Amino acid sequence: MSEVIAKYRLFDRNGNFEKKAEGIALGLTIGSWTDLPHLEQEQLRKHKGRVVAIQETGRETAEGREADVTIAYPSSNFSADLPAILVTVFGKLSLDGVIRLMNLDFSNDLAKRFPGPRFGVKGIRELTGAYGRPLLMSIFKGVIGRDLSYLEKQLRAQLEGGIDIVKDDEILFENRLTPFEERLKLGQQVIAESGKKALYAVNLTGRTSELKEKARRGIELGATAYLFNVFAYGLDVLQELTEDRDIPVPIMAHPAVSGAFTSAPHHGFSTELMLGKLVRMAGADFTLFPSPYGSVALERNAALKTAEMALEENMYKPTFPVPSAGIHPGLVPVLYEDFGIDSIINAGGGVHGHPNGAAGGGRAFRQAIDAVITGRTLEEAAKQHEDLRVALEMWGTGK
Ligand SMILES: CCCC(=O)/C(O)=C/OP(=O)(O)O
Ligand SMILES: [Mg+2]
Repeated sequence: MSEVIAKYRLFDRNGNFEKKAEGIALGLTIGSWTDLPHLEQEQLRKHKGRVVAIQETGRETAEGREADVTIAYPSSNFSADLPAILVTVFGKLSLDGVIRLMNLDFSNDLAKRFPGPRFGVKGIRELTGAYGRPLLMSIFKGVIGRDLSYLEKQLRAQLEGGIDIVKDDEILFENRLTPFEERLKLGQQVIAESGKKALYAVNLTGRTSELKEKARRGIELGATAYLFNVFAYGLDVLQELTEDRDIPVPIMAHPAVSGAFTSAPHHGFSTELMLGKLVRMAGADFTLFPSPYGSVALERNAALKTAEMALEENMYKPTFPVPSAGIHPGLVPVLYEDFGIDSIINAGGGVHGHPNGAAGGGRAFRQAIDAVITGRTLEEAAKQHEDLRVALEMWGTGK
């Protein structure tokens, strides 16, 4: 049957989960059932929500007993787009207070209506020429209020350090000193001069109605990737961009704003659903999320599940997981252990804060990555690599 299956985490002091589940299944679909005449029941049956499972977790929380409740919603009730699906399964219900949407599963006919990443892990590796290791990405930092010459200097240093991808910070918007078109042109020119296959993910910003035109203009100017603050705009806007044949470059989903609806333990959406599964369905080639041991740490299980949903074998190309925030070379072993080879090590401060500058920071990360993929400890590698030694001295190792 064509349907979307929602898994909620409910809380109830008296454990009335059956009543609550049936109330949701009916309330978000046909409204009432038992008091309908038989004929009407038959007419409405194909639109009725269905309680699939109720599983108490055995945990007692501040909000009462906890249960996972699974409810199926027939596709005949909504159009095949994420706004309609989210409103159907968690529209008014999200305002009910203590409830969390943990996961959504889509029947194949419905899942096929979504693009998934255009490049995926394989495509990004082809674009960057980086194989057999996690990729290294760095972030422009401190660009606001600075001019293009500052940006150029930072870019050259990051490239010298051996990064595969450089990205704008998510807070860099259209501005007089480093306008979108100018920094895009400069970035691509400097990368071309370097002879490296690095990507530059420029922040695609502005009003929703301008985004496509701006992105297409960027392609004319040589754009190789876009950063996109998807949760400030909406998943459907991301999907519009990734489905546009005139925007044939990878798009990177930034998690900015998502904490507002994923962080509360008993409310909102699970992080893995939003930053793993749904951004992938909408077409993101990369998904950034807080790492479990960085400066804005995400609970470890949620971070691992996010990466798992980004990469799991299904009809979509895999989305590169990018555990981020507060990352420094000393964390490379635990990142590699937790997220594996198909992940991206992403750092701003961990690159620019290196005593030998961004070039030294990039080199330290590459030396750390080379060490972990060849089974050496960072301490062993640091004996041959000054940049790594200095980084470990500065930031230490491990969680
Ligand atoms: C989770 C996003 C991280 C981010 O946007 C960012 O700029 C991180 O910078 P650092 O923490 O590596 O300096
Ligand atoms: Mg940032």
